[in-house]
Amino acid sequence: MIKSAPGLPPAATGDIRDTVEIMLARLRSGGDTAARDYARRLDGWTGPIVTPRSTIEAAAAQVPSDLKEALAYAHANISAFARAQRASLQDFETELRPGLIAGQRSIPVSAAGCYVPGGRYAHIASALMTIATAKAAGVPHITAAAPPRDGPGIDAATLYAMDLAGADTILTLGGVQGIAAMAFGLFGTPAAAILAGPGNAYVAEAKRQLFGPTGIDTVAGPTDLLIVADATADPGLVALDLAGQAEHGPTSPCWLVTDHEPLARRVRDLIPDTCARLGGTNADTARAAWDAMGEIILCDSREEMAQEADRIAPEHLHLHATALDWWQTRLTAYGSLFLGAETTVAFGDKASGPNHVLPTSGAARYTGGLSVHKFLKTVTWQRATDAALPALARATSRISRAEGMTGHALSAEARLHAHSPTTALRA
Ligand SMILES: NC(=O)c1ccc[n+]([C@@H]2O[C@H](COP(=O)([O-])OP(=O)(O)OC[C@H]3O[C@@H](n4cnc5c(N)ncnc54)[C@H](O)[C@@H]3O)[C@@H](O)[C@H]2O)c1
Ligand SMILES: [Zn+2]
Repeated sequence: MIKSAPGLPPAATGDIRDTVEIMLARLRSGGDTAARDYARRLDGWTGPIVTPRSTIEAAAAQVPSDLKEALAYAHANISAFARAQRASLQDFETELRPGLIAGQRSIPVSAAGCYVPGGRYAHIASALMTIATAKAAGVPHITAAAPPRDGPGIDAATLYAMDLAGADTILTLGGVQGIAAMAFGLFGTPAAAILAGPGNAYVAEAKRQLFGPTGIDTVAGPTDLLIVADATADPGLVALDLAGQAEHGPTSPCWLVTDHEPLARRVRDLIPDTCARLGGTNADTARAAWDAMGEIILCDSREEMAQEADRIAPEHLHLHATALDWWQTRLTAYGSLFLGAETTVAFGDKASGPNHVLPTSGAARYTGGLSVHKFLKTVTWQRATDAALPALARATSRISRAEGMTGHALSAEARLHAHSPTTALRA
């Protein structure tokens, strides 16, 4: 190991936890009035909360046509990928025994809430990722919320993307009040069954506290990237991909895993100048992220590199390596995999299609990222006809009596007698 730094995400501090708890309680009881009050106090916003069509149209007029074209390109890819996911989920019906029929069905949630963060960068692509995916899942009402920026409200391009992706209602409301408005169904919106989308520590904590009665996509920590590079990798491109993702924030971990020591040294030496190429505060952020969170892990073999990648379970896993088929089969823990030096995580972040809302902080050990599945409930159903009844009722009755559950046994046994409820009752 050439350089090491801890890679753990910052957990919500007690302060943030308490603040969010108090805010959610106030929002639950105070509704729209409390939300307006927070919008004014925290974001200086006194304009309309439900974004009027005229504002959306005015924003669209401000978005340059080349950016509109790029967003249309990205939106088409993200939607097509999400629709393919939806098509891969087949409802089914199966006869388990003669007369015993059961099935599975995917039903979209009745309403979803998609949060689009504000902040240092305009998270235009995030709007497409959450809203277009909910749309492809077939969610009948999508509420989206984003914090106001200066002046007219939500950033114009972000607002344009939210509308393009298919948001039914757009709330100019950030942070905890935005999340709560969607979850509680404020401002005339249907209460969201699931909340999706990234955000700052207040947003993440609000989602965490609401989880249970409301579903959530994930509790996102800082974004992370692991690059696996072999002797064939171009050190300049590896350094650029590492620095590029480090611009997300100073707490974003990035790892280079390699079995080629000259490459490790070359990349390490190139990083400072590569970060500087980002310019301004982006350069400072990337450099700070690399200095605090960057790590180069030197391995002896391809298999050891794969084990390191699986152990870390990164959000983004990028292979600058040969034998891509071997890697694709071997690797088992990542949010999204980028195969080969021709592609890059930036493609996935903005435009290529697979979702960019992905598990961070090692959560890729147990889950993948945002997909249509998060907006769908996979439910089951069953029916039984005469042919199935004797065996099914007998098995149920015996198990129930062994458990001491007489009521269950009686319900089962009643099905053994004729079909009419009265006969069953007399038996
Ligand atoms: N993991 C991902 O895929 C991904 C993608 C995009 C953005 N992000 C994250 O989104 C975040 C954007 O952060 P942001 O803060 O700029 O925007 P945000 O939209 O997440 O939060 C802004 C809101 O925070 C609230 N807030 C700020 N200070 C507060 C306080 N002291 N008390 C209560 N509420 C307060 C305000 O209401 C404001 O509207 C970043 O952390 C970024 O890393 C993550
Ligand atoms: Zn990124």
